[in-house]
Amino acid sequence: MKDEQTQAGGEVIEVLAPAKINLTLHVTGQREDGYHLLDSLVMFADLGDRITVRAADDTSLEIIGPMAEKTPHGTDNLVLRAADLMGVTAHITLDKHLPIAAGIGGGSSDAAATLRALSQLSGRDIPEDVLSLGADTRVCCAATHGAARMSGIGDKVVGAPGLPELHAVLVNPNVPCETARVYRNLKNRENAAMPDELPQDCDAAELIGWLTGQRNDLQEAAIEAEPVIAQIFAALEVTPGCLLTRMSGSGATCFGLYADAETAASAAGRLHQTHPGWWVSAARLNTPA
Ligand SMILES: C[C@](O)(CO)[C@H](O)COP(=O)(O)OP(=O)(O)OC[C@H]1O[C@@H](n2ccc(N)nc2=O)[C@H](O)[C@@H]1O
Ligand SMILES: Nc1ncnc2c1ncn2[C@@H]1O[C@H](COP(=O)(O)OP(=O)(O)OP(=O)(O)O)[C@@H](O)[C@H]1O
Repeated sequence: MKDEQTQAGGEVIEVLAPAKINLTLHVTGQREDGYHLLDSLVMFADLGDRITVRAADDTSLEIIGPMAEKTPHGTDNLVLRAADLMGVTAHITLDKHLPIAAGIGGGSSDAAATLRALSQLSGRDIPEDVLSLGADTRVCCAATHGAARMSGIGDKVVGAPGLPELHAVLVNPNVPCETARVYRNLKNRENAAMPDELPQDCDAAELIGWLTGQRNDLQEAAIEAEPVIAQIFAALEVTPGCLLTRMSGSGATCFGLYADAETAASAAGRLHQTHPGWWVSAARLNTPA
């Protein structure tokens, strides 16, 4: 979503920093520096954080929203690091809705959205190398495509056109799951990549059928780190109409896929009731930001 408005204080640009969902995450090797080689099909959701920027002489960051308290406010916030990388000063507001350290790219998506917003504000191009902001930043810069295939350590990204919209329920236990720890826990680092050709021009049922044969290779290691993830799978699997369950990224967020928005909404409602302490959200996937 891109909203541009002009207010008394100058141009205001607001962009969505959508949740990043790894529909697949195959770990295919490890580099000498310890980083893992990946092959992942990523889709972006119609929900996330919101970044608003307005030109200013110095950069400042205001964080609001339901997850504001849990978000780092210092110079380590990826929004400020992204502004620094762009070399553009602005007053930035981060409206934080996504859970932190959740496997759905919160910080990386905020960083990518900040780059997009500041690029619109200043007319400057987004730098080619954004990996210093985290391995997921590059794929999050492709959120405007709706879907992308990511490989290398996250540095190789190509759009994945011709895929349908999917209806999902995202569930996070409100327990942070540290990415480095999950990668460290991995037992097998040499797994098969996805097929060279992704499905093309298929419907949701065909795509979900294909996804069933793919994997998230971090799942087992994440469950070892945070056993509550196994409870999320169990809760999702018994929701009526659930066609597939999987973890996103390094967890702990897991998702279920459903045939339509109504079935997903009713599954989300049921999970809200049975697990009031969890973050639960119905979402459409493959929605260009
Ligand atoms: C799990 C994923 O979210 C899948 O999209 C990403 O691979 C992680 O992306 P990210 O959170 O942006 O990762 P970074 O912040 O760059 O790295 C966090 C830690 O994850 C590990 N890491 C990350 C990416 C990668 N390809 N191999 C790794 O081993 C490294 O130990 C690193 O210290
Ligand atoms: N804007 C931000 N939002 C959330 N976390 C941030 C932000 N800036 C920095 N961080 C730091 O980044 C760490 C990872 O949080 P994030 O929400 O990006 O994880 P994640 O969803 O697991 O990411 P990924 O899916 O890319 O691995 C947190 O521990 C937090 O301290």
